[in-house]
Amino acid sequence: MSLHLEATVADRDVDVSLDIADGEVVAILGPNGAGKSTVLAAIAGVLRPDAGRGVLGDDVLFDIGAGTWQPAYARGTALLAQDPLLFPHLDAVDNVAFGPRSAGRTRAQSRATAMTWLAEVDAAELARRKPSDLSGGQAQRIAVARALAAEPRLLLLDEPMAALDITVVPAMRQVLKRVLAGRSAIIVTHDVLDALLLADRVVVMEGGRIVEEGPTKEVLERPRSTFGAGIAGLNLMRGRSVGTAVCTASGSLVSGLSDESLPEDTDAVAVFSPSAVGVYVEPPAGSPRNVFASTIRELEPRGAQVRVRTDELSADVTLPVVAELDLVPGKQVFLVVKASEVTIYPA
Ligand SMILES: Nc1ncnc2c1ncn2[C@@H]1O[C@H](COP(=O)(O)OP(=O)(O)OP(=O)(O)O)[C@@H](O)[C@H]1O
Repeated sequence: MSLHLEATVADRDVDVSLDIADGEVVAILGPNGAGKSTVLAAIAGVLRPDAGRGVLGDDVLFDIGAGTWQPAYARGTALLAQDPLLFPHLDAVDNVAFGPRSAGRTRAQSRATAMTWLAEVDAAELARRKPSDLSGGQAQRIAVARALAAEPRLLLLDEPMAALDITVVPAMRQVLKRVLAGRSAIIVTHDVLDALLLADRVVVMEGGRIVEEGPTKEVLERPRSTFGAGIAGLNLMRGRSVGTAVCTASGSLVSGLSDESLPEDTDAVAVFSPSAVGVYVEPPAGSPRNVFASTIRELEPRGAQVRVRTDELSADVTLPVVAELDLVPGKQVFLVVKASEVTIYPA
């Protein structure tokens, strides 16, 4: 079911406008404190925004201006968090049967529905187990079944795999992929793989605002936000367009190639891969290339390569280069990238 949301939560400095199409799975990515969980809480009805409205299908979930507020239980949304929050005294099948039972089904009908959903999440054999006898991954699968058994019109998943042992995450991802197909759902995640495998579209939040959104593949290929570039493993420099270059706020001019028309003096980004960046300890003389004086913040081993991070940029170099140039945190270096390696497009 489609969702239209506008919500302002003043004391958390969150202000968003978001639309989800019927049957669409949207991933919300963003750094800690960006406001991702706040958005889910506003939709689920566990947090009252200061302003805005939410409409699910034709149903007004809330309209603060008009004084409309549907309580959480009446919204037809299901919120699944990191913690499965199963009822400890009920076994798995009764946990899952809880939704249908509350909706007025008979005990037998509710159990039959619950068994169907348990099978759907590969947990039929766990039906008689109490939550205390389940592993984290098993409990989370039961929680997914419980959420689905309530037949939500919109499923809200808040980092559903964050608390799981890394070894069970791939299986859980497969279960989610299967049950999310064709559903309207929002998944908050830190893992770009979830966005790639589970979502049709990704929304990136930073500082309580949506800073970019689009098909996941497109955002990863052509990020427009710093966070988007970070998850795509790319460098991004933001500024104003000057010909086929970007002039940053600090006055650096980044030359590149532009494959779409770029109006003069508009917001633009210059994006390039860390593997295209060379590291020098002396400024390269007479070079037509982009040169940025920077200080090394950290060195991160990545297989045969080492990622050299400065405040703004990253460069991938080999181990012998690190040794030869004596690269250490705090050292002043010059990062160099050819214009032909830099893509420039509107921000
Ligand atoms: N219960 C709360 N009371 C007051 N402020 C809160 C509360 N929960 C979160 N905040 C604040 O609201 C802002 C958004 O937080 P939110 O939890 O929505 O972000 P998030 O993107 O989900 O972060 P994370 O990835 O760390 O879960 C942050 O500034 C946070 O400190």
